[in-house]
Amino acid sequence: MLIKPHQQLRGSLSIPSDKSISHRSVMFGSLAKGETIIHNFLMGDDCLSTIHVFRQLGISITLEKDTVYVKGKGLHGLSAPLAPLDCGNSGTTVRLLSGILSAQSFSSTLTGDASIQKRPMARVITPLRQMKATLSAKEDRFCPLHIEGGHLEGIHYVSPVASAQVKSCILLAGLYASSPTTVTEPFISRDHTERMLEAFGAKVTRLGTSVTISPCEELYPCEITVPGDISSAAFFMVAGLITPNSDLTIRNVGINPTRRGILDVLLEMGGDIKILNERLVCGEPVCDLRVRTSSLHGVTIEGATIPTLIDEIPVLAVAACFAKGKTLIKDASELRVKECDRIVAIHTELSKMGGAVLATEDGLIIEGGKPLHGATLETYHDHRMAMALTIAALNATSPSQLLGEECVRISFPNFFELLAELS
Ligand SMILES: O=C(O)C1=C[C@@H](OP(=O)(O)O)[C@@H](O)[C@H](O)C1
Ligand SMILES: C=C(OP(=O)(O)O)C(=O)O
Repeated sequence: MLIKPHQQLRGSLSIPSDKSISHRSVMFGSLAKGETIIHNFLMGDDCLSTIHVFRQLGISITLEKDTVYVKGKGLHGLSAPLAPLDCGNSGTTVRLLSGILSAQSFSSTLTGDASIQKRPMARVITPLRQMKATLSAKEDRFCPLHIEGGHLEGIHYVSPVASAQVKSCILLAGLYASSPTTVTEPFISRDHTERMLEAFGAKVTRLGTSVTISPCEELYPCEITVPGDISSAAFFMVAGLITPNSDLTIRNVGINPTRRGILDVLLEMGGDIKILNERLVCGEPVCDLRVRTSSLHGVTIEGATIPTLIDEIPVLAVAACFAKGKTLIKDASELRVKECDRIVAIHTELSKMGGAVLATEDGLIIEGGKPLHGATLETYHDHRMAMALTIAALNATSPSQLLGEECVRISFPNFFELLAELS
């Protein structure tokens, strides 16, 4: 795809629905007894993988425009799949499912595309084995992941990583355990599982960075409206800030405190962003954002902030290239185990454009203010890289060629159409 530099982005847009919340709504709906109705579901490839897998597990799921009807069969209502469960490109699907499937009365195999088969699974295998689950994996750490379902015991797991996927996997297994299960994280990761499981009737208690779940008899169906995804909004937030003469209103953005790091950091960088119409949608805080062209300055991002903006770091690195001074990103080694090694990908591609970007073991150092020029850019089949590089290319001094842009359909199928409408 050829991307030519743009002069301005103006108008208003609704961004796609939240990927994390969409996944969980299908999963928990399948485990509840009765019909769960999900409005504004994200029809991106990752969430469609979750639907596909639950259909393989015997759940009837129907789609009507952006509404999904899930006929849940209860905590013990899933049936043995006839083939391996293909989770596509979705780490969330594999890891959350591994917790649920460890407690079933049948065996199953989880797998996915080439990228999924390289992502670390020891992080869920280790705690699930402590709960007495029986699992095996390629080299004991990669998909395909084979699970012999059975009886589980509650544990207190102190996780070495702040990962909502690890936490959610253990909490979901904990629904079925013979005693309460606690997960303690180094920093709080996104809490959609805790919020939504409570709405479905589970007993969840939180203390500091710990969450405890009680064994559960039954989950009750819900009607859910999924808010817009701040991780998708981030591309337009940065685009609006760095593209000259821009004025964008981004409607229906989820600003859950465990997800809004990108908003707070862009404000700290000097971004002109107004938070409008704050409201609650299905227990999740939501707002509209008005974003105008701004002069940004560099910042340091580390520690507890990292899990609140982990998926937004590729586009934050683009913002940093257009900011005055140095931006330091530390404690973000998790970026190395996403759809690709995002530290290598950001460093390689932004350097090709003339950006002053250094990769460190656990992050990036970016000296902003050097104009970016066009280049032939690789997406690494990573949706977030494709969209972040598009925003960089729009603001380069010459056209760029983006290779493999179709991966945006993982989380943001109409990304290029929306961008074209605003330019
Ligand atoms: O739980 C979730 O929905 C997610 C958690 C994060 O991953 P980790 O749990 O690996 O940090 C995030 O990067 C991913 O896009 C979605
Ligand atoms: C890392 C991501 O998702 P997942 O882990 O579900 O593949 C992402 O969407 O950036």
